[in-house]
Amino acid sequence: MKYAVIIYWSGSGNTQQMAVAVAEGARSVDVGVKLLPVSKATVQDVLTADAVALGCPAMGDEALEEEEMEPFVTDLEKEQLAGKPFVLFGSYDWGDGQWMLDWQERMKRKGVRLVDEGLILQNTPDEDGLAECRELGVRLASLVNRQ
Ligand SMILES: Cc1cc2nc3c(=O)[nH]c(=O)nc-3n(C[C@H](O)[C@H](O)[C@H](O)COP(=O)(O)O)c2cc1C
Repeated sequence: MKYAVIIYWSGSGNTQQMAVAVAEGARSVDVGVKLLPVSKATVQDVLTADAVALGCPAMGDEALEEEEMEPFVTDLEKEQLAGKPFVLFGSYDWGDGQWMLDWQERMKRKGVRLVDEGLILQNTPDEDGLAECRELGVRLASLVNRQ
């Protein structure tokens, strides 16, 4: 079965809530869905997936979380990802979303197919935010079905 993988890091649970909602959306379409914290994910999970969602909040100074997500993304950058459908998402607080713009640039340089703009939500997602996450999951999973 074709499947989408959703891999996230979350310190205080906001990006995790987003990830769960992306997964809910993706499951509403008829594809397999794997939802994994980055600590349990491998590069292989990404390479074997038909579509990929990665979530990480703004950390450091507009950076990815440095212990787990940054090394994971660095490892991904060593792989052949051209054409693979991707979406990025994450929570932030006081910044202007620069971490997400930088992250998108990195992924674009690898030739991934960014299905949508990175979805950023301030702090804990509200109902509207969760609905946006579900919608993102639907769009990603719909693409898997059409491949
Ligand atoms: C160590 C640390 C660094 C952070 N750096 C930023 C930042 O550079 N820009 C920003 O907008 N928010 C920053 N934040 C706020 C987090 O992105 C925000 O609290 C987010 O909701 C956390 O998501 P999580 O619950 O998934 O961990 C930082 C938070 C922490 C704890």
